[in-house]
Amino acid sequence: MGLTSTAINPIYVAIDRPDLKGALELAGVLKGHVGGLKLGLEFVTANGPAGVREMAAVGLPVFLDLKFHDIPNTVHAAVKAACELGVAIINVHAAGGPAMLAAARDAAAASRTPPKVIAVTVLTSLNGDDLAATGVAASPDEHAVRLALLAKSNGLDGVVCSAHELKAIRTRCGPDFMTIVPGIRPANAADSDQKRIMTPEAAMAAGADLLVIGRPITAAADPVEAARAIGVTLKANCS
Ligand SMILES: O=C(O)c1cc(=O)[nH]c(=O)n1[C@@H]1O[C@H](COP(=O)(O)O)[C@@H](O)[C@H]1O
Repeated sequence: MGLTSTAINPIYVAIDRPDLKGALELAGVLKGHVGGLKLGLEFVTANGPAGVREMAAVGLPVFLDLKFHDIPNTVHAAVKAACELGVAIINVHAAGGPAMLAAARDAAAASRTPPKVIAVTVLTSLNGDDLAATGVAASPDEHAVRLALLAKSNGLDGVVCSAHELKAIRTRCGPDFMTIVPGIRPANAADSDQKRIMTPEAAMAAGADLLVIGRPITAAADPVEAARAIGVTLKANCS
């Protein structure tokens, strides 16, 4: 993948915290140990677009994870605004449907420096019972593949999925369709609210392009050492 070809490793660390000063410090010390930064709802709600720009200035590629899911007109406008922030990747929910996905694609394509537009399939915090509770009878695997095909057919660059669906998505969507994988847990790390998890090395072996890792790094006593250790394990297992 072009985004990772010069990156130190495929780890995008999720900076899920509301304080800009602490986020900048964390990003600064992790630079050199991770390939990118992921900023999501917690950070952006607290710090806004100015905060995103400050984080982008750290010099690592930024994945802006706002998971847009709304009517096509609204998502088109939101993606257009997001594309002004100097980020490498943005995401929307595949469940928003074909017209919304096409609107996101078109808004990004019209921007000066189009980011990758990625569709979230089935959140890694959900299992089959949770999906059923929302009225989806399909298994997480089946549903994630269906949503990945929908994203691909509407011109998106790839998906966010759990590591468990990677092989099926690769088979159906091809080698150039980008896969970004959260729900990453090194052996012995707490699952917390994640239900479809895998170790970093197993997820890479299953075909992930990028790994999103938050608490196993950011909540560690020594985040730099945690990131370094994961990076070393990946290098040993995946090169
Ligand atoms: O789009 C995402 O980044 C995302 C999708 C998903 O299905 N699951 C998921 O955990 N994420 C994000 O990935 C990060 C995972 O963080 P940790 O569980 O702390 O490693 C969080 O910032 C989530 O918002």
